[in-house]
Amino acid sequence: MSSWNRFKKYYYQNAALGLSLDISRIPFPDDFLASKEGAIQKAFADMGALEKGAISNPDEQRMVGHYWLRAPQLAPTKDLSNEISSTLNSIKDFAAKVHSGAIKAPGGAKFTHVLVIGIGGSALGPQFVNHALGQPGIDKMAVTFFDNTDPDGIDYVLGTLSGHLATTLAIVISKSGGTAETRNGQLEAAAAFKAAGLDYTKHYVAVTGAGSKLEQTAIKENWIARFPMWDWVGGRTSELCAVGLLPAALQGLDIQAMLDGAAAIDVVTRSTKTSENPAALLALMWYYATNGVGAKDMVVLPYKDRLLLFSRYLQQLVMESLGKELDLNGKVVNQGIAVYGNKGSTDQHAYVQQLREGVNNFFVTFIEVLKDRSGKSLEVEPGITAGDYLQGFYLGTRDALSEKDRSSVTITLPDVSARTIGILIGLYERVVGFYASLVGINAYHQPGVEAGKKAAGGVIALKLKLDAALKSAAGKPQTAEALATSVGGNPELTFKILEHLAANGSVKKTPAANVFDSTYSA
Ligand SMILES: O=P(O)(O)OC[C@H]1O[C@](O)(CO)[C@@H](O)[C@@H]1O
Repeated sequence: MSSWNRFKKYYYQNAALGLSLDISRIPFPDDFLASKEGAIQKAFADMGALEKGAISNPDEQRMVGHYWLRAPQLAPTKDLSNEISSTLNSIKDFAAKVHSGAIKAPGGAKFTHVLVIGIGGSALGPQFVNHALGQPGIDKMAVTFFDNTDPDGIDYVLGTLSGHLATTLAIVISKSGGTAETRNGQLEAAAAFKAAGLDYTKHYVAVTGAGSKLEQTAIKENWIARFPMWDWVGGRTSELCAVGLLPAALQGLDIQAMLDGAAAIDVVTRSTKTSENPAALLALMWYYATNGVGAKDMVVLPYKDRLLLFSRYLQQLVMESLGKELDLNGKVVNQGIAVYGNKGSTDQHAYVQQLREGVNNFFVTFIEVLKDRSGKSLEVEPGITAGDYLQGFYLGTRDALSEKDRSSVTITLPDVSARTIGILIGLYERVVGFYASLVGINAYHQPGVEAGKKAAGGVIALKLKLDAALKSAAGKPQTAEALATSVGGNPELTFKILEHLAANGSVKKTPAANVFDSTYSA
């Protein structure tokens, strides 16, 4: 079959959504879709049960309800429907009051800036949407983020808020309410408010789960407002609950259009007719391209600057959902699909060299956006605009990769708008769910992230022991090994901690010819 005929055969377009999907450049044989029909029907059934409120996250014994956020009437109980709707109303109401000045900064001025403090799913969606849809200088409020526990990163963001803290609203977002990085950001921001002579509690809002530590603090300190985060919404699928909607509404973005876009793609991706279901087609392409075992990585290449952060957002959505040691039967499978990417054509001048000529261990997801900009474009050459070049580079790169048997899919969108961002989010949430069914894993838990958190706790405990040992040694210089022995700690960790303390002036290091003979004292 010619590539044009194959393109026509496998081109999916939904004119009402403005969404197209080209899967023709994944080299699956013509009988592949039929051979997986039973498996994808099972995925549809799993998804149907999930949407009806089944315990689809068995390890945590939780329902998985992110699809109800944009269709509250589909939630399994009236109480849940009401809670979703009333939370949405209170988000809109809160944002309107902040914009009008009915809720204002303690000095009496309107709030002008938003500082979001969160990490992982409590930051990636809001950051993606902020960058995709924001119009700096025009937005109702400027939104910035603390998404780490890096002191210098915190100072950088505080620097951008310099002179604006008095009118900054800080939203602390944490589903669990116990995430260390977020707690640290909360304390660092509070210290910055205090240093500026401001009462931070009059600037703080919480988005968190009922009964969490964060909620308790917000209640005790009487923060301005609290919004719920439900246990049936996972962090990586939380963009369309208060986590993402509150910052977006404050920024002045059309959150209803985002919800409507997600609701519209949900309707389409509930179809049990595979050829009419773009999420099913994509999940099947992931399966084919990766052999159902993550054999290839997913390179996400949007040809649109506004979608720059989509690959980071997808990285968590896909890798935290699919990267699992065990399948649902407890068998070791070490599943997952690695995701990375940035944007085209920028990446053509970076890593695309390897994509075409190096190891063939990936498939590309191109995202094409038809609308170049609002308004007319300059001709950079007679009859040619910068946008023509952007499309040329996308089509050229796609062909250059195909020539070398590098697989790709393309998603085409009419524009980057609140509605199409909702469509993208909804589309990929469902692809991940279908793919998880195809490979038989729980997409909705993340047991693997606990190990690192636990180990970090051990490092903090060891640091405190070392502080005490250095103090009681009253200035006596000691090697890392000697100090490790004295506190019963791991010598390598001790060495690393001491080097960090020395670099920050908290201990005195006396270097030696052999680095491990260096000594440290209080
Ligand atoms: O919203 P929380 O509870 O602070 O969690 C932040 C992120 O941390 C994780 O739990 C992983 O550690 C993610 O799943 C989550 O999005």
